[in-house]
Amino acid sequence: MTGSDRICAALDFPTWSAAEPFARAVAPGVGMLKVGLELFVAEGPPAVRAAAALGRPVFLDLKLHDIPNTVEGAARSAARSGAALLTVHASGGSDMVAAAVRGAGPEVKVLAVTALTSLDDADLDEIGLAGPAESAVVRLARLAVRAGARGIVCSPQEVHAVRAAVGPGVLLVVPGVRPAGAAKGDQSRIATPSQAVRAGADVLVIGRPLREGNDPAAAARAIAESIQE
Ligand SMILES: O=C(O)c1cc(=O)[nH]c(=O)n1[C@@H]1O[C@H](COP(=O)(O)O)[C@@H](O)[C@H]1O
Repeated sequence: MTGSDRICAALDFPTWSAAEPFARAVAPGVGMLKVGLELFVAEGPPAVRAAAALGRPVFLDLKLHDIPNTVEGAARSAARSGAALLTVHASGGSDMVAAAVRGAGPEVKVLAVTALTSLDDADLDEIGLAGPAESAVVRLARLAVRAGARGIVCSPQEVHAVRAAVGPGVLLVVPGVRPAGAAKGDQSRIATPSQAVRAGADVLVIGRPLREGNDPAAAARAIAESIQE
């Protein structure tokens, strides 16, 4: 895998017309494009199709979390959009993750989000996921993989432990990635791209560090070079 193959660029924009120039600029230098809640709520499946037309697999990040029957239906609808990957929250439980896998069908990889990278140990404690983060994340990752998830979303700080727990065949997708010196924003559990890859990340989800400069393609190139093996 080249460095650029490992980068997933987050299209966190309010409309497709706002996202398109960025998506076109970064697509040749990344392995995947992510349509998340902001864009999907505004534009729906056409945004997934427009992103896929740029020639990269699309990760539809809906972080589904509801009763199993509802999630199964939502995953079935999401699969019709042409997305290659779809997120659900592992904390929805085994039956919910299994329902998402059924709904998504064989063409769409269900990824389970463990504990959001914006949460620190105190936040996790407050929502009842008593820390340290790593133990909650590993527990949720195991549950999700047992229920059929083909990938796990976790922070770079837990990726090593998650890899040890779930083995080599599971795709580890890692947001909360900040090149040295980049603003942390609302992220808590962060590391640099090269630290994340060395710890075992397969894919790095990167948004603001690519979007905030005036040359997203150059930003993607610099990150790709920093993780080239
Ligand atoms: O599922 C995700 O992609 C995700 C999970 C998570 O725990 N944390 C997280 O930041 N993300 C997403 O990853 C992207 C990170 O964006 P930046 O913080 O701007 O690099 C956003 O699109 C988030 O929605």
